Order: sequence, then C-alpha cells, then structure tokens
Amino acid sequence: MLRSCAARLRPLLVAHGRPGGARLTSTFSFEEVTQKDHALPKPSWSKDLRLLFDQFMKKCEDGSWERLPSCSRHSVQRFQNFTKAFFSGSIPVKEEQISQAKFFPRSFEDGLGFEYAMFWSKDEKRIVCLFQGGLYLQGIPGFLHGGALVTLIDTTLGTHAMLAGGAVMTANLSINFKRPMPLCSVGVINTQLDKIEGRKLFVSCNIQSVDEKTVYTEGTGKKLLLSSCLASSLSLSPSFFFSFVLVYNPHMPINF
Ligand SMILES: CCCCCCCCCCCCCC(=O)SCCNC(=O)CCNC(=O)[C@H](O)C(C)(C)COP(=O)(O)OP(=O)(O)OC[C@H]1O[C@@H](n2cnc3c(N)ncnc32)[C@H](O)[C@@H]1OP(=O)(O)O
Repeated sequence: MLRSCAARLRPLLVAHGRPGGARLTSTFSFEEVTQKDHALPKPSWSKDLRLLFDQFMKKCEDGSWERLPSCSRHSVQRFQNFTKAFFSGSIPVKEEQISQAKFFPRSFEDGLGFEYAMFWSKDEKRIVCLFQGGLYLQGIPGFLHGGALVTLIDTTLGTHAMLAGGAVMTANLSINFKRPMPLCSVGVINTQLDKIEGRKLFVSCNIQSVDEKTVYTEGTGKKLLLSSCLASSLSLSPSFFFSFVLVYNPHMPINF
C-alpha cells in the first residue's frame, strides 16, 4: 500500500520543483522516501498495548479498519506547501528550524513519552487511539499529567477532523478529568464527529481503561477548517493522506 502511495507521490515531488526533484525521480524507491513509522510495536510497549494493537490489526484484515502511520517530522516541502496555502507563506520560522522541529507527541525517546497507534474506521467514522503514557509524562506522583492527556486528545481529535474535513486548527477544547490515569497504564481514546457547521467541526472523545470499566477523561473540541475543501475531501483516504505526511525530504536523514 505504502509503495503505491510512494509511486503516486513521485510526480507530486517533481511537479513542485523541489530541490533535488530530478535526482529523486531517477533514484526514487520506497526505502529512500519514507520516514520511520512510529505507530508500530516497540520493546517499550506493555503487554496490554501490544494485545490491543494486535486485536485492531486483525480488524484491519477485512479493510473495515485502517492503521494510521505516524512520523515525527514534517518535510520542509510539506511545511512550505501548508504555509503557502493557508498562511500566505508568512510564518516566521526559518527552514533550518523546521527541519529540526519534531511533532510534539513523537518527540520523546521510546517508552518515556507517548506511545500510541491510531486506527480509523471509515464506515463508522471514528478513530480509536491506543496509547501508553510513559515515565516522563508524570503529573501528580504516579499519575499522568493532565496536559499530557490533553495533548493526545487534541492530536486524536485533530486527526479525526483532518480526515473528515481537511486542514484544521483547534479553536476550542473542553476537557473533563474524571479519574486520574496511572502512569505507564494503557488507555483507549474513542472519537466521534458530532456535527459540522460550515467550517466548524465538532468532535468529541473519551479515554477509557483497557477493560472499559473506567472513564479517565472526556474531551470535546471545536476544529476550524482552514480551507473550504470539506465536501471534496470527505472521501479522503487516510492512507493517502498520511502517506503524504511520510514524504521523504532529501535534506534530512531517513531514520531518526
Ligand atoms: C509529523 C507528522 C504530523 C502529523 C499531524 C497529523 C495530526 C495533527 C493533529 C494536530 C493537532 C494539534 C492541533 C493544534 O495544536 S492547533 C494549534 C492550537 N490552535 C491555535 O493556535 C488556533 C489559534 N486560533 C486561530 O488561528 C483562529 O482563531 C482560528 C483559525 C481558530 C479561527 O480564526 P478564523 O479567522 O479562521 O475564524 P473566525 O474568527 O472568523 O471564526 C469562525 C467561526 O468559528 C468560531 N470560533 C472561532 N474561534 C473560536 C473559539 N476559540 N471557540 C469557539 N468558537 C470559535 C467563531 O465564533 C465563528 O463562528 P460563527 O460566527 O461562524 O458561527
């Protein structure tokens, strides 16, 4: 699947006239153009997280669910396209800073921060995010920091809103912390799209324990579309969308 996405990206890279584009077209291969996918099992994953992951991978076999790949950096090209399209290219961040920047939830060493994998059901229009909050995310002793939970909620709701509508920003987020969540335990975020009003997407979710007996946190968010591409992108394929995130930037090493 990713190989075919990479093939689809080839003309895109050339079309954008990126530096090195010509070289890439002659040497382009899947191995060269993808970044590390972090949404895959690692030794730091607990047994619970691994078991849940395997259950969802099984659900992916008939195509009803799809695992969403996840990388830690945007390519400079993608950043430039984004800022040009939505901010008239006027974001005051230097290119070298962008190539150093990391996606916040993926910026910790393995097992110490956020470990998570998201699965998308196109038919049910929901995301399930399986996660484990590591030792560096402590708030009150022994429990996850509320801000860490909010980060993951915003990321999951943002991903849902993007799949449903295109590029979005969070305008508003409301959180109820119901029970403290133990450090290093596994949680499950379930999202839903509640309604769409013009450019506004209303999404909500909760975080439950693996046995579904405890609801740790509930979140509702209002996401604002940055473009009017809602109607045309409702049928956007997540694999294509996220494969675009995985575009290789020739100025960066392949593995981080
Ligand atoms: C490396 C791999 C990465 C992979 C990434 C994938 C996953 C990524 C997930 C990442 C996740 C991370 C995500 C992040 O971290 S996003 C970062 C955090 N968010 C921001 O920084 C947003 C800052 N705010 C703005 O830029 C603007 O205010 C926006 C764009 C939001 C709206 O400004 P704009 O000028 O466009 O719109 P408008 O003012 O004409 O208002 C339009 C309508 O909206 C209503 N409204 C506006 N504001 C609010 C509000 N606060 N509450 C409730 N309602 C609000 C307003 O009443 C009006 O309604 P109506 O009168 O029409 O009914």
